This record gives sequence, structure tokens and C-alpha cells, in this order.
Amino acid sequence: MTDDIRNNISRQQAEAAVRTLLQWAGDDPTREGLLDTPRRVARAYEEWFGGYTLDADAYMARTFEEVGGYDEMVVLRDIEYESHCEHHMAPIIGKVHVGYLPAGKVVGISKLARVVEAYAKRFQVQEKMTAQIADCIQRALQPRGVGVVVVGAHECMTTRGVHKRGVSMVTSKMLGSFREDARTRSEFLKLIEMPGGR
Ligand SMILES: Nc1nc2c(ncn2[C@@H]2O[C@H](COP(=O)(O)OP(=O)(O)OP(=O)(O)O)[C@@H](O)[C@H]2O)c(=O)[nH]1
Ligand SMILES: [Zn+2]
Repeated sequence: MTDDIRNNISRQQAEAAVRTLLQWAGDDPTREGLLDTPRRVARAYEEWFGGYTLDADAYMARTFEEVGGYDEMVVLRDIEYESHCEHHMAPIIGKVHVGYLPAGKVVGISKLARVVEAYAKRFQVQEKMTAQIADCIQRALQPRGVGVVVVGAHECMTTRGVHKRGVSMVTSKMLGSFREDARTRSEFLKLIEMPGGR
């Protein structure tokens, strides 16, 4: 047993909670196959919800201004993410597309994917995650505009409840010129639909 403490909850308490749920589901947490499950679930939670220990703004702190005069749109698309809905704690799996129009500052592209990771690995609603990503880029780069489109499949809708497979939720947050200028917005939407690079 470890003395791992997160948010004032010890690993022992977390594992006990998993045992309670196993029992509540109708099984016996003391049977052999389930003995290690609380430990595994606690470790899985560290991975699934690792975003609470990540600082999205810190990833964006390192910016560059020397880009050879490049002042056109930068797009990073098809960033896969795994999240969990805050209503049912069920997985949300999908892709994020991010674009911005630099106003002097750019950021290493991997940092955009790290920002997605930091917000995805939490309990989320897709609308909030979309806005958090856009606002983070806006804060760090003060660009002329930012666009974020998120596509997600919500397992709380496929494996339970309404049981609808193949449904995607699409959310977007547009700031600055992406919001005000229809041509910028449609350029972004066209770029995220182009065939992939490989
Ligand atoms: N807007 C939004 N809704 C979400 C998201 N993730 C899950 N939901 C929805 O949150 C809602 C919660 O509704 P409730 O009526 O409180 O929960 P419920 O009784 O379990 O609802 P059902 O899923 O319809 O069985 C459901 O409609 C979910 O589909 C999300 O990211 N954004
Ligand atoms: Zn849900």
C-alpha cells in the first residue's frame, strides 16, 4: 500500500471506494479476480485524470518570435484525446483541431497537443474543454484569432442511457478574427478538413 495522497484523499481511501462500488454493483471484492482491481483502478485514475496535476499555461510559456515573417494561420489538427464526462464518469474519445493567426508570437506545436492533454484528462463537458483550450492559447499568444473544434464520442450515450452509437458531438470556440471574419473562419474549417499529411 502506498501513502500516495491526492487532493487530501489517500490511496487506501480511493481503493476502499472502488471496493464499495464493486460490492454495490453486485460482486464480491474479496474474490481472487477482484483482489487487485482497486489498486489497478486507482492507478488507472492517475492516468485518466492526470490533467489535474498538469499546468496548461506553463506549457505555453515558451514562445518564439523568430519565424521568418510567417504570419499566416497555424493549424494543428486531428489531436486525439481521451476524456471522461463529468456527469457519468464515462469515456469521451475524439479529436481536437486547433488553429490560430499569430500576431508575432508562436509556440512549439507539441505544446498545443499538451494543452489538449492537460484539459482532457479531467472530468469534463465538451463545451468547457473546447473553451478552456481556446482561452489558454489566447492568454499565452495574444494572437489575431483562435479557433478550436472538438469532435467527441460520448460513451455515456453509447453504452448506457439512450444507446446511440456513431453519434459525434461537435463543439467549437472561435476568438478574435476567427469569430469576426467569415473568411478566416472558413479557411480554418477548410484546413481541418483537408486530407491528412500521411
Ligand atoms: N452538453 C453536454 N452534455 C453532456 C456531455 N457529456 C454528457 N452529457 C449529457 O449530460 C446529460 C446529463 O443528463 P441527466 O438527465 O442529468 O442524466 P441522465 O439521467 O443519466 O441522462 P441520460 O444520459 O439521458 O440517461 C446527458 O444528456 C448526457 O448525454 C457534454 O460534454 N456536454
Ligand atoms: Zn456522460
